[in-house]
Amino acid sequence: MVSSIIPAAEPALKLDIKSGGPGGVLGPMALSLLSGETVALTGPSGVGKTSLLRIVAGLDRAFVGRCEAAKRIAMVFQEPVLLPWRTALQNLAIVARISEDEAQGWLEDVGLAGLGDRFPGMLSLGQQRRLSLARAFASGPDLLLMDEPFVSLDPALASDMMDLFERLIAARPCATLLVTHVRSETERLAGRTLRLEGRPARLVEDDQKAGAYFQLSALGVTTSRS
Ligand SMILES: Nc1ncnc2c1ncn2[C@@H]1O[C@H](COP(=O)(O)OP(=O)(O)OP(=O)(O)O)[C@@H](O)[C@H]1O
Repeated sequence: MVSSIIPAAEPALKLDIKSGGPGGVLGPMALSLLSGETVALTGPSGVGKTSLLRIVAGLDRAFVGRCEAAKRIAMVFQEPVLLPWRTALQNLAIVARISEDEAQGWLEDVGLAGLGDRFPGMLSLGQQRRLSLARAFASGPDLLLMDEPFVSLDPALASDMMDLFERLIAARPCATLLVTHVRSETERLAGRTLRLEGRPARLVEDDQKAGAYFQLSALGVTTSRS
């Protein structure tokens, strides 16, 4: 029996699955995320981290179990998924459903002032990542899912991006599930770190930083299909 302390506040995510992902790559696992906490998710390549994010995001419904997630979810992918035929300003305004004035404010806030009329292909990877992060926060998410958002950046740029993330989340707290392979990112950004391992994959606690709200169990299996 795995003991757990149930968070007092309503979680932004309550996941309790028996199996899921391509070929049933994910095994029984349960996970809760509280509003305002950042949880890192690590594990070897191919173990199922992205598959888990896809279930949480509602992009993959072919799993056995239950996933209750906050309504407002934003995703930040490895590659900034921007609309190539829209300007930076339009990418913000259209996708986050904000006015162009608000979008202009966001561009300034994330260091992209003056670049609003550029198309994504005219921005550097770092600038595209800033835009992608701004867009995610501008949509006012309760739950933010990030899939290796700082990968392939040089260390200084990755650090700048983490500065930006810390500033944005301090101003607009939400629950965040951050997939990363980089320990310095987990140590800097996450309150606790979980690791996916094995096949089918299980969630295990990765380090000693687990807080009082840690809730993880391989016992929480349900039979309903979401
Ligand atoms: N569309 C797909 N069709 C079939 N199998 C897939 C598909 N996408 C992923 N897989 C397989 O599912 C498994 C889990 O993939 P997933 O992308 O979730 O792993 P990951 O932990 O995110 O890996 P990485 O760290 O390399 O991004 C892998 O074995 C992968 O080959």
